[in-house]
Amino acid sequence: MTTMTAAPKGLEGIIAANSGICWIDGDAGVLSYRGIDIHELAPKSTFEEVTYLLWFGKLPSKSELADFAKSLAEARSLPPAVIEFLKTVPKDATPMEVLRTAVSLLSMYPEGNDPDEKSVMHDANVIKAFRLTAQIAMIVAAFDRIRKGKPVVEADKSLSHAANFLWMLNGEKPTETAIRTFDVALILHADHELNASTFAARVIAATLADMHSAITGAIGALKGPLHGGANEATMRLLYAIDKAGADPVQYVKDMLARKEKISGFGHRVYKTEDPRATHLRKMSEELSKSTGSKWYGMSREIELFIKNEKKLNANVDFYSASTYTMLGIDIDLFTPIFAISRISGWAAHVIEQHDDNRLIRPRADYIGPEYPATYIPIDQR
Ligand SMILES: CC(=O)SCCNC(=O)CCNC(=O)[C@H](O)C(C)(C)COP(=O)(O)OP(=O)(O)OC[C@H]1O[C@@H](n2cnc3c(N)ncnc32)[C@H](O)[C@@H]1OP(=O)(O)O
Ligand SMILES: O=C([O-])CC(=O)C(=O)O
Repeated sequence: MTTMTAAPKGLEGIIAANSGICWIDGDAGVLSYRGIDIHELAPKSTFEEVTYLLWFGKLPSKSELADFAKSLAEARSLPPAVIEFLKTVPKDATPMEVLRTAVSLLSMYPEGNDPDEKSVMHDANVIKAFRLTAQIAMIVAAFDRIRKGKPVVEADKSLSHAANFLWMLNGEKPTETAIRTFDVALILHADHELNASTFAARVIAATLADMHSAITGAIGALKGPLHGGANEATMRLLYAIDKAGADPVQYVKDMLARKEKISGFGHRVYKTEDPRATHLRKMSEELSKSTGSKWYGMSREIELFIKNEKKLNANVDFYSASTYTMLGIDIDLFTPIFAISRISGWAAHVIEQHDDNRLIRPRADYIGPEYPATYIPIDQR
């Protein structure tokens, strides 16, 4: 029996694809989309511009950006069957479960300009990318309204992607601070190379399954607390500390003593500060100054302690938790919001995979019973 070289657990350090979308230097704490540093993009760009960059591989001209933003806004429509579905889900359904199922449902309701919903051709994929990017944000906002017994707010096609989401969520015009904070959060979460959900999307796409299948799978992968679900888990931790009236440092110290992980810390690739956390920390701090909220201060105390004690850095999920809370967003919408942004990266990766496809099918290092094992008939066992 031949055995193979053992794979590193969790495929750590394995190069599993060629990609021209996102480059990360985990030791230096560098993240770039199509070579452009996230520290350039976060303060200067918009979600629309970054999505254009991810999908088309270059920065748009003024007119290209205007056309792109218009097409994205025009894609703001949901099939009535999806709205019906949002109205009939079980009372305790979570927004992330609802989003996953609604995206799957969307594949059965193609709209006007897509000739073939199952096509994996480049142009069909780009049309689907526009639609899914517009629709994922709408689904999250519409479901939140429905579960709160409020009417669904019509999309406003004159607003940016970030502003329209806040508008559809709250039914009131968002402040400039809220729009910009949310837009920057969307920029920061847009892509991250072969993270678990993107890898899942590429594996699905590589079977020549359609984009909706790949994105449905990606949402399932994002949901877990080791990945996108960590932003929600971080806020639950902050609430638990607050509810207990505990000292934040002592609380996490006790967790570490019980060998529990602290959500929002650590990263498979970054060995230094996650560059996205730098921006989210700053936004959380600024919001805490204007709102007088305690969440930034509590987060900072925990961060300094964990850094000192465990040499672990805050990741993208740590300060997004307090930032979203200070924007008045419900905790179980945090991971769906991650998906609202990450759809741009997922779509870019599905397009890249389909454009130059080969089935992704690795091997396992077999560690089971020695071959040939004996088959014992059932009446002799
Ligand atoms: C968008 C994103 O997906 S960002 C990541 C979001 N996830 C989280 O924030 C969850 C908390 N963090 C973690 O679980 C991990 O750091 C991960 C999943 C992000 C990375 O995992 P891996 O690279 O597999 O590292 P692994 O889990 O093996 O940890 C290595 C060591 O650091 C410790 N460690 C890592 N993260 C943490 C943490 N958040 N709290 C406490 N200890 C930690 C582990 O216990 C382990 O210690 P040991 O060697 O003594 O057993
Ligand atoms: O890259 C990863 O493993 C996780 C991550 O930070 C992301 O998906 O944004």
